[in-house]
Amino acid sequence: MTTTAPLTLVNVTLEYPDGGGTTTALDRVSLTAEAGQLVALVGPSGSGKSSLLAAAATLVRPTSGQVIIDGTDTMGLGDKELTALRRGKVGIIFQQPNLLPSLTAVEQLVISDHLRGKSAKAATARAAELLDVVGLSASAGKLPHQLSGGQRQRVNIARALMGSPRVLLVDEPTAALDHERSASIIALLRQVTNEFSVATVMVTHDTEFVPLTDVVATMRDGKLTTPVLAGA
Ligand SMILES: Nc1ncnc2c1ncn2[C@@H]1O[C@H](COP(=O)(O)OP(=O)(O)OP(=O)(O)O)[C@@H](O)[C@H]1O
Repeated sequence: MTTTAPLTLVNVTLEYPDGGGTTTALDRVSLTAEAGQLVALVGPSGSGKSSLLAAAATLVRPTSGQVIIDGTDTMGLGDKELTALRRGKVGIIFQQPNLLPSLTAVEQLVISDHLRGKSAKAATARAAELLDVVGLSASAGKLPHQLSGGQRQRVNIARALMGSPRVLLVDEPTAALDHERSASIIALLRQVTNEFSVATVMVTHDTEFVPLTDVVATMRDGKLTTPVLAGA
């Protein structure tokens, strides 16, 4: 199958060993996320949302099906090739911004680019640009404990964008934030999805923010119901 969408899942099934048997976390899930599209992934606890993100991030290998990232079917790739593809194409934003406590905001971003073999000069320029996008230019020199929870999540988002990913995978970005900060984080994800033309899939419990997304995909018992347009 050929596709130009940044992210396509085709009939993805993921089974975990469970005692003598198996638990089916994903049951023939198909999903496409286009460039500039923000997809909300909702559903009850245990329905498979984190498993879908992990499969899309190529952090777990599905039992069957295809995970296609920017036209590359990842199922045939070895571990090294997968790591390279992930570094180049996928940004991952976890619930808790796992920032390094001794590094300033700008250093958190620069160090992530070292792993990609970029020069320190280019990385520093890119980091400054992205901190400006997320509204943190004035806090570039601050350590994580000197930042608010919302600001730490902004650093996390900027860091995920350092490698110019095609796909952004976001797990409950507002879980630790109050209402006002949650709204501004979702608005920022909306903005960067458009500005950088990434395909963003975001797990959320906050259905009130669904109007800011393009598509709502609902998981139930490992199955994805047909994605619908937000507001439809
Ligand atoms: N590493 C694992 N080993 C065995 N079973 C697992 C593993 N990870 C998840 N599961 C099972 O897979 C199913 C889907 O779990 P998953 O974490 O994807 O759900 P979720 O929708 O993200 O839940 P929540 O909203 O509570 O985070 C559940 O039945 C869970 O118990």
